[in-house]
Amino acid sequence: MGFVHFIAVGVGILAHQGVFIRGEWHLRGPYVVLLHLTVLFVSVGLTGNLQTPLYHGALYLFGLFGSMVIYRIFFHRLRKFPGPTGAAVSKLWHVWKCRNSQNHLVLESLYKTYGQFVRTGPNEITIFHPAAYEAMDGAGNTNSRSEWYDIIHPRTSPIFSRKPQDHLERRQAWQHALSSKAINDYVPRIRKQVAALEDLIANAKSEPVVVNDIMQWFAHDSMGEFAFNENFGMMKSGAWHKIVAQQRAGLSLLGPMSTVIWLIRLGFALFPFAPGVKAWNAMIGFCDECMDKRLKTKVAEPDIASYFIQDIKKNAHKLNAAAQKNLLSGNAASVIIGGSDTAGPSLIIIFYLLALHPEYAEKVYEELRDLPAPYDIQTLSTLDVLNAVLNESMRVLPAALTTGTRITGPGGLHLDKTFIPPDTKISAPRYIISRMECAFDKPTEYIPERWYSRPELIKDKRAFSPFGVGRRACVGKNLGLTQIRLAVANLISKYRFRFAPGVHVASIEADMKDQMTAQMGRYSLIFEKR
Ligand code: HEM
Repeated sequence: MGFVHFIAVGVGILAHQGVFIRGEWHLRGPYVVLLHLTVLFVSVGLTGNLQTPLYHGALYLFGLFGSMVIYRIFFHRLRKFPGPTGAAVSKLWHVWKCRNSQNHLVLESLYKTYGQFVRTGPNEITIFHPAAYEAMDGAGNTNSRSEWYDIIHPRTSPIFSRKPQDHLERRQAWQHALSSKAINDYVPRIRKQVAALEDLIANAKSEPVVVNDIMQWFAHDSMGEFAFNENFGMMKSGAWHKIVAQQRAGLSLLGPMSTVIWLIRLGFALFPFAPGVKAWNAMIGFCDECMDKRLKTKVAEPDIASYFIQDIKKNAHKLNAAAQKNLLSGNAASVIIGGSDTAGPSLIIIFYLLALHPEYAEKVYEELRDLPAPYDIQTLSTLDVLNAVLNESMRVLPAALTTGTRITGPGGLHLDKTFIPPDTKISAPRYIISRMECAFDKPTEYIPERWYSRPELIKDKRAFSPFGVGRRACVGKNLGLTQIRLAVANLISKYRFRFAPGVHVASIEADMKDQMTAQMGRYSLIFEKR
């Protein structure tokens, strides 16, 4: 090996130790690739041959990646945390493991093998502990959201804000839009959508209906209605709106790739025509379109978008035109995805678990029988069994299975006797934590009574956090719960339901995909009038 070859390897090592080891690179990936390609092309141009620059390039990469691997395995400050060596070397290990979009199972198996604190990436610890949510987001924490939340950058919203001050400011409009008073204003529209869901089921005349479809139609039609005053009309037509179907296709990209944001951002920039990326872009374009259309419409009753528009007007002096557009667009994406693709999956899960345990549907029915219709939303929120069914369903199968990553603050994070250093990516997967033996008795069993008559079955309530905690908790929780309670109560009061013949019940949960939210295997129910 000659001197030039040593130089090439050395430059690679220097590039890692001097440059790439510092700071965040997920938004600069395309530039890094372009820079390297430019250097290669210029070298080919200058030397007049391809082979030598390619050879030197390979030696440079050997130095770069060799340095990364050695550093991450032997010298990294997280090296003492247990976990697979592949995960310590690169997050690509995780992408490979999630190729079937079942990150919840990958993480469950890591917990069983390595324990409560697992190194799941070069600079990442996954925490399996009932107190994880409080440690991450509870009072006094100094953590921030991880680079994952740059997924729609430069668009933004509270959920996609990483700096605490930005988050605080952007959350205000949402708090007004989703306050108790505002929810009361949306209730007639929620009832209208629940009625459309009932019509859809009545029209099926005891033939099987695909629950995965109808509940997603309900959630998206509803969000269209009270976020943008627009009816997507899926329940009426009994078919997917083309773009909403694409939204699902776009989100499915997150199944294998969600754990590695730089790879997704690179894909967005370099492969815009790849099918998943095209669907993603169509989904974001659709959210923009909904907002653009809404900006040109006058509405009689305020919808969620009204609050976003007011907020932009109020802050027009602080935000330039591009920043205003990015905020409106980010808010639109957050309300469509965050509002619909959580309530829909939660309903799909609840009806699956009730069909498995019909005795609880009957108990809810008993509880509702003497209540006057239409159901009052305050009364529904106080019913023991109905709310216990919701809680237990969200505990056993939370809609947000594994999402939610943070970066530890300047003081790091202390939990039990473990210290996680500052500037480390951390996560706490709900699917595993809400089924931990140390937090719940008979953790994998569906026992709604633990939420009202048998509290002794709950050992550590901190492990239950379907909506998150603290100042970053779900701002749409009350709206989501109101929708879900009304839909569940109205359907149970009118119908008995069971799995349709031919449904392979075991595969509904086994096939569940973790694509930002839980996507259960497809199943059909037969609804029969009481
Ligand atoms: C059953 C339904 C729902 C579930 C299970 C759910 C779950 C969650 C979770 C776990 C978070 C924390 C995410 C994180 O930090 O990464 C969150 C945040 C958020 N959710 Fe929900 N959500 C639901 C319904 C809704 C609805 C209906 C809306 C709006 C209409 C909404 C809007 C938001 C927003 C804006 C945030 C970010 C809050 C912030 O950072 O200040 N969610 N949700």
